[in-house]
Amino acid sequence: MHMSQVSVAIAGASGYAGGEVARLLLGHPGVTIGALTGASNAGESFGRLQPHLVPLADRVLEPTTLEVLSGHDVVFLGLPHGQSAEIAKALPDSTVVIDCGADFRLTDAAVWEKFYGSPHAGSWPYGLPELPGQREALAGATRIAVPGCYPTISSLTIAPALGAGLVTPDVTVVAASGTSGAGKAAKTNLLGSEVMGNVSAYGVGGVHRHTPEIAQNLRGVAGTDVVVSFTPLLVPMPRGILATVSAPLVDAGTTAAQAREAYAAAYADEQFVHLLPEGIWPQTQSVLGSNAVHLQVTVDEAAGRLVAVGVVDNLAKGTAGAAVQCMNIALGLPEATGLTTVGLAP
Ligand SMILES: NC(=O)C1=CN([C@@H]2O[C@H](COP(=O)(O)OP(=O)(O)OC[C@H]3O[C@@H](n4cnc5c(N)ncnc54)[C@H](OP(=O)(O)O)[C@@H]3O)[C@@H](O)[C@H]2O)C=CC1
Ligand SMILES: CC(=O)N[C@@H](CCC(=O)OP(=O)(O)O)C(=O)O
Repeated sequence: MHMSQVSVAIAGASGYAGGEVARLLLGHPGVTIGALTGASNAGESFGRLQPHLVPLADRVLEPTTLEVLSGHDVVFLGLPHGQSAEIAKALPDSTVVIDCGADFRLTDAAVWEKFYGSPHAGSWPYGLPELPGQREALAGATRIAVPGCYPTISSLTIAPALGAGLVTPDVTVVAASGTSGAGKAAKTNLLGSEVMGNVSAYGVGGVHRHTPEIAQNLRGVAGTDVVVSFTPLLVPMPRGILATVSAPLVDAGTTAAQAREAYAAAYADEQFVHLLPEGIWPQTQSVLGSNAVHLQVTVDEAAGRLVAVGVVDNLAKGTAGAAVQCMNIALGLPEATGLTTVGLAP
């Protein structure tokens, strides 16, 4: 599909994910932003809700109804889990629907029900084009499931090692996230007094709902079931995730240089995935606001493990940036339109 100007609606525009989609689309030359919708804030001035989005300050947040969302070429959904399926089913098949939520990410209904405790809505093409085979499925797609933020960075950080057969399918992920990952609505545990000057673990012991999503992605790369031990940490910063991912080496003689070669080869054609110079380790501030993923990899000889570190902005490439990238692929636009690899420093 090629069009001169694509009309876009954003459901959940008062939230973090929807707000970030709006921020990115304001820099997208091929898009006209139509309806901006929400729930409890419907009727409120957008300039009060998202004051950083100055060009949209005069807009009013509309209710999230089929009537309001209909008539756009593309609809982004930044809604709580479980709210996407009904709206998506009611929208015409020709409308490109891009869901930032989890509803359509998992292919296995039993796994969905175990981790989300609700009936499985189905599965859509998965919006992580840098994984083998995914980009092809996104071209021309009219329904796209944007990955979770932890699965994005965890999967990209270890995929080359699994794909090249350097490690066994037994992956450990420890990932620290900024607080925006929990959404704007989250209040419990996120008040300043409990987050500032504090790091805490949660969802420990394989119970976090992103564990099966990471395993699903890695199974696609390794061609075999992959055991994933995932521990998320909450750290006192607004944005960003740093994931440390390790796995046992198949051959204890594998060198750090060989590991780097595998990563360089895997992402040679990927404009958003950047292997840092040797010895430079990823830091979250370098990817803030950008669609880039920064990676570094080495070998821990004594432990017999490959260790890789990756960073992503959870709201950008971790959600809204991926959503815009996927829209570009679906519509046949240049993949990086409206997106940048330039971060912030200091
Ligand atoms: N934050 C992140 O890093 C990531 C988030 N996501 C996903 O994106 C989605 C949105 O998350 P996030 O932006 O963080 O959440 P927020 O809490 O920041 O925003 C939620 C949005 O949904 C609206 N909303 C709430 N309830 C309803 C409802 N019943 N029907 C319609 N709209 C409703 C809210 O409107 P109002 O404010 O008017 O009440 C608000 O616009 C979630 O599914 C989340 O999993 C995905 C990846 C990462
Ligand atoms: C820090 C924090 O709370 N992060 C969120 C994940 C955010 C995300 O990507 O989630 P979805 O799967 O909901 O889209 C969490 O652990 O639940």
